[in-house]
Amino acid sequence: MKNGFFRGHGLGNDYIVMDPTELSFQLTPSNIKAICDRNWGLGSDGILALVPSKKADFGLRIFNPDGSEAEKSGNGLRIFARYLHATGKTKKKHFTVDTKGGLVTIDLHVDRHGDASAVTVEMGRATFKPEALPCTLSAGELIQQPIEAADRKLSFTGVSVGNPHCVVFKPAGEPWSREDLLTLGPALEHHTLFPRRTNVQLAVPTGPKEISILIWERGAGETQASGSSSCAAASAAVRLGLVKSPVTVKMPGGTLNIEVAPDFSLTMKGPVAEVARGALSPSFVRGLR
Ligand SMILES: N[C@@H](CCC[C@H](N)C(=O)O)C(=O)O
Repeated sequence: MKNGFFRGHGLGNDYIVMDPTELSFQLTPSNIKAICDRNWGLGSDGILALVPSKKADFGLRIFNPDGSEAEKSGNGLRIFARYLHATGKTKKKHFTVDTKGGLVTIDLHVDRHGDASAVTVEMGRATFKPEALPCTLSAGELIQQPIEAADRKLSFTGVSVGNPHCVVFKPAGEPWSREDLLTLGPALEHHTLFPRRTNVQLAVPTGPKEISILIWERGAGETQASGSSSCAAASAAVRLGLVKSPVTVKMPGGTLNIEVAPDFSLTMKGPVAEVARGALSPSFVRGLR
């Protein structure tokens, strides 16, 4: 369909999927911003673009609503997998996807309606090395390093799961507030220690195998859920000895299950929903550049 889109969400983290070969315009940063605008466009936490790949069954580019490009997205991958299945682009239930943050493998769980309503993704390995995020701090690994943000002295654990994450833990029983997220999120995202910015998780252990997180996404701001954030926070919690795998990650939008292997390979399992399919109107497209 010309200028067609598929819209889905993973626990309230919503994405628009597009096939650039069907578009009459380029996915430039300004066009991405216009489409993702919640008042003036379709509104979305980002755009997923199907691209060719020589290494995998499918290639995926991930764009944030501010027009920047992300290396990986956990919810984005589940939504992309559902799109591929729902639109008949694949008949397989097991396939690979090439992202800028590495190759991942997907397993679809098809329900009695024939929908891929849950997806398991082998997300790759977490690393705590500063160069992977990148982070300019000189340390072997970014484990509980000091940082100052919004006039507060904090400790963070830096994790890359293909994309960068800054996880800040409070002790069990001391929950973070939304106000904390709205002040610390942007301050940490744009902190000088992170030259390519970072995603932020305010985390607290809530059980021997459970954590709760609030999420501030690079290029998107506050979101209801994030797959790569869940992977990063679960990895950090296991590395710090706060919880054991498999880790249940609770977020405002719902819960993801993350398995953290001894070598920090990550498996994410969670639900995904389709919301709509349609096409951008010709008059909206004429307003794009
Ligand atoms: N919502 C995503 C993460 C999307 C990318 C992120 N904003 C970045 O810039 O790295 C997820 O579910 O992982």
